Amino acid sequence: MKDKTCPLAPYCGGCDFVGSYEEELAEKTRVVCRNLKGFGPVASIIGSETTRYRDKVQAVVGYDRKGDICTGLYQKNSHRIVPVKDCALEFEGASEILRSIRRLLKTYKIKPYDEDLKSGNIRYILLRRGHISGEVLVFLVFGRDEFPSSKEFVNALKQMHPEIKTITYQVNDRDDSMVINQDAPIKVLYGNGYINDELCGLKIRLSSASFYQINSKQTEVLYKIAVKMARLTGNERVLDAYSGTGTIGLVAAKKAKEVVCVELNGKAVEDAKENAKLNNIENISFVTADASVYCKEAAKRKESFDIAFLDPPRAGSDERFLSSLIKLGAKNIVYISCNPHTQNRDIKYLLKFGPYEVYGSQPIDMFPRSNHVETIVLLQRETL
Ligand SMILES: C[S@@+](CC[C@H](N)C(=O)[O-])C[C@H]1O[C@@H](n2cnc3c(N)ncnc32)[C@H](O)[C@@H]1O
Repeated sequence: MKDKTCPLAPYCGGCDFVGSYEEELAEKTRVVCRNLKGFGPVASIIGSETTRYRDKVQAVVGYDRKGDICTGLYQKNSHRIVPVKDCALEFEGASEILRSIRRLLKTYKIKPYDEDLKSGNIRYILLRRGHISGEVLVFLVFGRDEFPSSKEFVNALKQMHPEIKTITYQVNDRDDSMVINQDAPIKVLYGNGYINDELCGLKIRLSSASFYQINSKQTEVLYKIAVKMARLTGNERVLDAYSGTGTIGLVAAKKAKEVVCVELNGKAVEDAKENAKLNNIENISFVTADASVYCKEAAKRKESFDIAFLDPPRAGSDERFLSSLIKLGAKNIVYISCNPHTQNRDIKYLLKFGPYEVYGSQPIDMFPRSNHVETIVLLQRETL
């Protein structure tokens, strides 16, 4: 599909769809149906707002053709930067913050990092906006630990944008394409290192490196449907696997007896614990572990869960996790994924080796203009 509105569409790697949103939803529905309809009914896709929906922005820093500092996105399958002045998907105000940062980089002679020569300073800028609070977190990723005039830079930026409540900094000198180095320390240059927001009536704390959904409005829709599908009555022991900052578990905890969240990223777990405290939720616990290892051990201990939510990354889950999940005996499994291909693979495993059947699937568009689509699938334990 060719763009009718965005002049950068022929070059920019940011959007996979740029034509009519109806066609985009129809294509996403086809992808979901191809992968999941064989298991059970697929409900109509729930569409999203298509502009200014991204509460998270990730910009590469480089030079434009004139040799001026620019921020933007990589061209598809390349490391060539497409300078972007204002992306219509990004939250209102994001482009102004990026423009101020570009100016300050120039003023304080902070240079874009050159991956080949390993020279220069800054590689990426990440922004997160609390959808309800309006608070903004700025996360600066440098290629080398050299930040000229950092104090002056930070003071100037926070004065220009009072909505910025915290500024953090990390050195990522790795050669791979990961924007954040999960193993490298994050230094707080201003504020607490996190921002506050609200989601599904909960107070939420967000820090630099934890996973957080990018489309907050649709996340509320997603979580409400997922928790409804689980059919909680207040008596259940619930597993929230791949739990990030614990948001699904926290929403579910209000309707369950007990929730156990399992997440690999320790920083996300710290946020999750804080989120539970902020909301006075006490029937929830958090484990920092590989979900597969945790579930295998829990099955060995003969533990059981009544309900399981799983929301793995795009690569999906693995057989170690799925085989243990079957042993944990959940009555309902709510499988959330942004990749219908790996979701198909994992569900096939659960149906082949476990006593489950698929009740149905609900696609939700969380990422307009990208070819990603989120789907919630409810699996129920077969009754004899
Ligand atoms: C798609 S996110 C979902 C997070 C959360 N459920 C939410 O809605 O915000 C996937 C999460 O899985 C975590 N993760 C990745 N591999 C993992 C593993 N092997 N075990 C546990 N968590 C893992 C990531 O750190 C990330 O927080």
